[in-house]
Amino acid sequence: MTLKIALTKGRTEKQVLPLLEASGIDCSAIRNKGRQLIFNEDPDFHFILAKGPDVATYLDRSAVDIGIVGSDILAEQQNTQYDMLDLKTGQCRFALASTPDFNPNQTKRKIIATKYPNITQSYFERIGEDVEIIKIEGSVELAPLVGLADAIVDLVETGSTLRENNLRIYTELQPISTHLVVNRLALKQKRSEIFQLSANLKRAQQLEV
Ligand SMILES: Nc1ncnc2c1ncn2[C@@H]1O[C@H](COP(=O)(O)OP(=O)(O)OP(=O)(O)O)[C@@H](O)[C@H]1O
Ligand SMILES: O=P(O)(O)OC[C@H]1O[C@H](OP(=O)(O)OP(=O)(O)O)[C@H](O)[C@@H]1O
Repeated sequence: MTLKIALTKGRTEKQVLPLLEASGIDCSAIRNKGRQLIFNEDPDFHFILAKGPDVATYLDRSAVDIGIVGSDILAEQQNTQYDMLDLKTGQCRFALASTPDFNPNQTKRKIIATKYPNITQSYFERIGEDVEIIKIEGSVELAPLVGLADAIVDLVETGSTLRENNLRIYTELQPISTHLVVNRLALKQKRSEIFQLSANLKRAQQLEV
């Protein structure tokens, strides 16, 4: 049976394609794509390219069997589908960051800017602190620099964005990577194909290290 896979386009796609190829999937059509979003040439694997937060929606609505998506997005959306495999690509981490003069022990209620309000809320609840969260869509690093927020919770990979904007990390939160997530109904209906794909990906991971 054909496996329908939603792949997060952009950064996640670029980082995961070598692993998909090493597992034996021909990704040349995806590599050479222009604006094409659906790839149905391979009878075993059909791919769609979607934005990360939408990958979970396609998965939850059974429009696809499998999603390839960052664990940041899965955590933010509190996704309940089966998280089958950590692909270990797209590795980065969440951090609380701000300007050098930020005082993490300030008595005034903190304002935190982030693209990830749920993750931020859970983190501050866990440490027992009540904060105000402002949702930002991107370039989150601007917020403490222009006085919109006291600090940010954002993804950090190389640290260049923080460094180049004179920001520093105060606390590291959870590590993030790209995951293979499976629709629970598909796991029953296409069990052998899905387990075969997962085994091939695991083998490819071992070849790559
Ligand atoms: N340095 C990084 N910054 C952000 N996301 C990263 C980084 N490294 C890996 N990732 C992963 O890549 C995903 C973001 O990739 P994607 O291309 O969808 O978003 P984007 O680069 O922010 O694009 P857009 O600006 O269109 O939202 C994240 O969900 C995360 O899992
Ligand atoms: O530690 P680094 O290697 O510098 O990577 C981290 C940066 O990359 C991401 O931004 P992205 O490029 O996705 O742009 P955005 O701010 O518009 O989301 C993330 O939000 C950080 O800003």
